[in-house]
Amino acid sequence: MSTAQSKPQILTIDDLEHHATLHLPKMVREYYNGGSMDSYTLQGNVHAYRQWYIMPRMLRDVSRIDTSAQVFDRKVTFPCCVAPAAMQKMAHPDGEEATARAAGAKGVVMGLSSFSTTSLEVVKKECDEATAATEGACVLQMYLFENRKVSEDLISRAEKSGYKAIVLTIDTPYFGRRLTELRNNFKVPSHLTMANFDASLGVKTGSHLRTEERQNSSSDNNTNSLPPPSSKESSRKTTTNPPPNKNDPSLTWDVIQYLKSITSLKIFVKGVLTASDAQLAVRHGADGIIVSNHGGRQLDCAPPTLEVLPEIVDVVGGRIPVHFDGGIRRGSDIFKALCLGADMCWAGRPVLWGLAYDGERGVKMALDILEEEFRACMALTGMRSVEEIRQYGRSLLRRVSTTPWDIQLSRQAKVKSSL
Ligand SMILES: Cc1cc2nc3c(=O)[nH]c(=O)nc-3n(C[C@H](O)[C@H](O)[C@H](O)COP(=O)(O)O)c2cc1C
Ligand SMILES: CCCCC(=O)C(=O)O
Repeated sequence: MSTAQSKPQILTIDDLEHHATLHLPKMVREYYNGGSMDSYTLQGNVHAYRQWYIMPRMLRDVSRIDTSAQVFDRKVTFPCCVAPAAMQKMAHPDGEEATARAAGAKGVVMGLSSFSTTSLEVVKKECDEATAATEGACVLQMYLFENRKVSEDLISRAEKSGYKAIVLTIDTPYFGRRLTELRNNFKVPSHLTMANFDASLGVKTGSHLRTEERQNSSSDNNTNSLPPPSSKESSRKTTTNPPPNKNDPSLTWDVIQYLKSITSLKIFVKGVLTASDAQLAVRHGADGIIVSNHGGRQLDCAPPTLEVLPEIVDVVGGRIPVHFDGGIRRGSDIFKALCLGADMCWAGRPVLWGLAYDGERGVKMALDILEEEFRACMALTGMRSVEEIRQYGRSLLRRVSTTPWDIQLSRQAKVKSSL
């Protein structure tokens, strides 16, 4: 974390990543940054944006740029939501409360992971207080557990608290094999709780979510120590309450109708990667989909999300919103996803890095950077509104036939072969 004396210059999300993760304990850093298996999908997500040139239009009076967009019946500041990410108090003691305040103040939507270290009620309250002058809002991400009562309780609490939608994550019948987590023997620190779950429900603890033994916390060393509990909630709790560990693996597409039968909230499904599944989502009544490979944390070798976005947009044909996440690190990444037909983007790790860097202020920095870069990209391409980006769509992009990366490799190959 920065000090007043030695404030690094943070201009990009990469800067934020660098300075945030420099000081995070190894176990947390690798949990946040990591992917599954060889991390091909994780790297592919980020690399995919380099496969597209942006074709700018000139002399179009860009003296007024409107970055705002519509999502979940709200007018948000720019087309980027905060992707649900679990256990944010590992990044910063203020955890999800800080993220909610920053997202609310910025006027964007926060996706709260049901595996949060702050209860959904507290998060909503923080968000509401910050949204006095904006239309920021909250949606709740969840898995559907074998014990349906756990999920039904969560949904009813989300309804009562004023969440705008349920995001059902469908790519997690199993946890991806995250080798760093296995190597680090990843455990949820004992001072943190899965604040949305009540231990009395008797739900199973997954091996993935083992909780650190309390007596071990004093043996933390520099590489594995975690931010101390400081917030209202974590200091109040004395026991941990283990949550269920994954989606009910027997789920099928009927789950959408089931959810719609128990709630009037919108149901978005997160984790669609094929045109066929997008079609099924529409047929089964989803209110929207999120094209996502879980930030490369589930099936490794799944395609980069940007790669499959156009075929999914085509098959959906505007019947329901198509949201998108994966590898967004620049405003131009958001721009490219919109050109390829996404209605809305979500950013995961950039927000976590902001949180780790400086709590609420750091999350705000991450969102400000993405918005400012997106605005610059709009102005430099002659696009004055998000609607215009949609209209011009794919005509604003050209596929790169030889990437600088390939050129680099072929140069290296030539040098090698000439030795
Ligand atoms: C540390 C971490 C925790 C995550 N936790 C959840 C979660 O609880 N539920 C979920 O649906 N997705 C979760 N995700 C996936 C994100 O919602 C999102 O799909 C992904 O981070 C997007 O990729 P990006 O990080 O490259 O932006 C998590 C991602 C990370 C990095
Ligand atoms: C620990 C609960 C699941 C979090 C998650 O979805 C992820 O780590 O990617």
